[in-house]
Amino acid sequence: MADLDQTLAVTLKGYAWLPDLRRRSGTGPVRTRVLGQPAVGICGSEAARFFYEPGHLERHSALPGLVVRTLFGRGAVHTLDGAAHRHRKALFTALLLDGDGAERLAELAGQEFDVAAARWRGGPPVRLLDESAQVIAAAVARWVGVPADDRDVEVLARDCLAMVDGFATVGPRTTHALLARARQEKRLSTTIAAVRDKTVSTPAAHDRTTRADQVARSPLSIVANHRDDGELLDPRTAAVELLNIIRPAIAVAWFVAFAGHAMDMWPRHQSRLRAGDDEYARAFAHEVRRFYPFAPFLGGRATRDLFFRGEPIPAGTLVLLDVYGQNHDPALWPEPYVFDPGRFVDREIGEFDLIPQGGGDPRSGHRCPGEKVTVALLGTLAKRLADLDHYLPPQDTTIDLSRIPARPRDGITLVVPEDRPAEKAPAEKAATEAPADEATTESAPADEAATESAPAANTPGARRVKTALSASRSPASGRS
Ligand code: HEM
Repeated sequence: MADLDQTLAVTLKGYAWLPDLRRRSGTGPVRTRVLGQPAVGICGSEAARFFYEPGHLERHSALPGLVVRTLFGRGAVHTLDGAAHRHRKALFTALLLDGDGAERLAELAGQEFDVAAARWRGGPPVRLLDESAQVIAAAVARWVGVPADDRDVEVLARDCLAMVDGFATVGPRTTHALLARARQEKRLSTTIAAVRDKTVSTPAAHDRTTRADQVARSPLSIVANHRDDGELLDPRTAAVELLNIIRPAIAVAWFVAFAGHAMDMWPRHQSRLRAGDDEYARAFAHEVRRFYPFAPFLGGRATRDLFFRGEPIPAGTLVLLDVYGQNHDPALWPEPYVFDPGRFVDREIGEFDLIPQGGGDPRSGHRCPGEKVTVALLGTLAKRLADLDHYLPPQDTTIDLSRIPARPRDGITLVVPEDRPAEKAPAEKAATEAPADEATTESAPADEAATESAPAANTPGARRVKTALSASRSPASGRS
């Protein structure tokens, strides 16, 4: 089976595809075919080290054109190799890893959340996924320095969600993604050109807290003036890279929706977040990134004949690193289907262990440079959400793992009542909030043991999640 082309199976099985294939083929690398090409699937810390070893793999020929056109943009850092990648990557690491950019962006997002929460209070139900995208879009536009009124922020949030939602499918979601990208690239290239001509003043007009001397150092102006090998980027490529900061920051809304799902499933984590411990918020953010599905796997092409665990990988083979499988590998994460932020309290995380955003050194390799931003944003917004009195009305919270990117089906719809209800114990809260309908029973844990297991209550929706989660168990576990 594995030597038949598996492209269709990927689209049908989603996150479970590669873990399932690996389990059926026993331990070690699994040989397969995708997109008409020979491929090998690997998983685990040793595999991640192999995947990120300098000189082993190249990216420019490995990324499917559709992913580049929807998610990353043409000429993006993701598609570069060697010296070209190093030069471009320096732009991102300077903006996202050095200095206090991540903390500042998270602070702005916290402010925007408070403004939005005041609007939600006493109003109709809101979708956490969409609303947190708006919150982050408003914050990231201020932080980056892109001129944006309320309407621009709304469109930016929607477009960035569409680009992420449409990267792994063919159909209407792809069309939305392509249109959204075209609109934002056009708008941002005009802004880049205006910054270079000094005809736009940024960001002072939109951020009362920004002093004039900070304008020159805004991420917008840094991207606009970045040079690769002494040459300014053409405005379109500069816009692509600006979007490669803005879009994934807004994509953190997916994790915020998952955080809402986790708090609903296991309310005691909400209580702990409320207690106000920053270390716990950070651990919670790591566990959301590990437990919930986002990137299913990563791909690179072997630049020469290689060996992994004694198995030959001929030059030109696609190498697929099983991200979802590794994040649920019991060799790394005991009881991987238990949502337990405690596993990250006081724990050093190995460079190749937790890989929802890639592995290795983000400065030299392709690892995501936005992890600091992701953890800061998610920790801040999860804590804000935990502090917000709200409840989930009847809805479908199912997470279908055959859909990439997966998300709670109704985006986690919240009601924020006008009056602050009296404090309730977590168990009571779950019982009170869980209506009798099938989908929401998934979020009504009956006892402590049930609350600590994967989304596996006795509902068809939850069973579907459970089936997919079970199907994805690592062969290394010795369990099925
Ligand atoms: C929702 C949260 C995020 C997820 C799941 C995520 C995931 C990833 C993954 C899987 C990669 C590819 C790693 C590889 O190819 O080896 C990546 C790369 C990248 N990410 Fe993120 N990311 C997130 C947030 C962010 C944020 C907040 C930013 C910036 C503000 C960002 C900017 C980038 C960039 C620029 C790259 C390309 C790196 C390179 O090719 O060298 N990401 N991300």
